[in-house]
Amino acid sequence: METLFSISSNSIFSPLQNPKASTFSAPFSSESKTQNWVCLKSSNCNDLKGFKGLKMMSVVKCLSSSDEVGSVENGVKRKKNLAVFVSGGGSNFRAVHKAILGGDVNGEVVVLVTNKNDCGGAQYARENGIPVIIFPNSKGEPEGLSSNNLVAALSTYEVDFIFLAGYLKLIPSELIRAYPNSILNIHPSLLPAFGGKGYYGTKVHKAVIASGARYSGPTIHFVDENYDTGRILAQRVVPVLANDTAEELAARVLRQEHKMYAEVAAAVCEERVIWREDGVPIIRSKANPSHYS
Ligand SMILES: Nc1nc2c(c(=O)[nH]1)N[C@@H](CN(C=O)c1ccc(C(=O)N[C@@H](CCC(=O)O)C(=O)O)cc1)CN2
Ligand SMILES: NCC(=O)N[C@@H]1O[C@H](COP(=O)([O-])[O-])[C@@H](O)[C@H]1O
Repeated sequence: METLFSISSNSIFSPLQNPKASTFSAPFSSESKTQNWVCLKSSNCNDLKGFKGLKMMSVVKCLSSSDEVGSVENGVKRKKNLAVFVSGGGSNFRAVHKAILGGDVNGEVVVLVTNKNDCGGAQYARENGIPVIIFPNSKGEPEGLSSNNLVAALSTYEVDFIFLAGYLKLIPSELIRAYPNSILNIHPSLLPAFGGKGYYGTKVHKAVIASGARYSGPTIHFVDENYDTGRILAQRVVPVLANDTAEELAARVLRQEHKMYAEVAAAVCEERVIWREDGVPIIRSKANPSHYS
């Protein structure tokens, strides 16, 4: 069981449990780096001093250099195993998968989960040799899995993170408990606005236009027990034009979704997501480790 220690300026450690790798950590200190240990810390903790007043947490993992551990194997970061959930065409899934194939995301989509066996996302997965699981079990999909069987199935694929990408069913608490702070969703509005039950697909964009909002854009957030109420990780903004149709706005937002999900997937797989003490997740820039967004 991987334990991620988070530290604040008063060095109070609070464990963040992550059900995956077999790492264990030593208390953070600059002395943590010895011949047997490689201490991986978020860039340079000194960089966090810029966040005065916000006790920043730095995720510190001190890893045995001899065993296969959560994120490092013989000095090379292990690819993260990803499960992607879709219900429709899967353009976000394809965007993340193409970013993986292009070498921009250090991950692998090991399984595709859908509630619609014949959707475009499932067809793309089969064409690319990615196993497809049906969830949940329903009248329309009698071969679908139950929640507990889905958790077991994802465990056999050694899934590290789950990305929801146009998945239209409520993720059950069994899955959320099994993957704490490890399930992300993309929503086509600037949450918390225009989110929640009933807000999906074109319905979202119609509501945005009808509201008179001048800006919209996608949100990627961590998933909790309710629709669209989890911690926001990333957003992008697009203009809403006076004569926009819902379809035109949807297309403008979707283009940003594809770019943003690929960037977030890269950050997740490179362990560049850091949790502030106030519980807000932020992403450390790859290009400039002292920059966060
Ligand atoms: N536990 C969670 N599950 C899911 C979340 C979440 O944040 N927490 N996000 C959704 C995705 N989503 C918005 O981003 C969303 C999807 C669907 C609905 C909705 O109202 N669905 C309808 C059924 C639609 C259908 O079956 O065609 C409903 O529940 O009545 C709202 C928001 C994925 N799961
Ligand atoms: N509330 C959930 C929701 O509306 N999700 C939205 O469904 C679309 C899926 O497109 P895709 O299948 O082509 O990725 C995307 O726009 C995504 O933000």
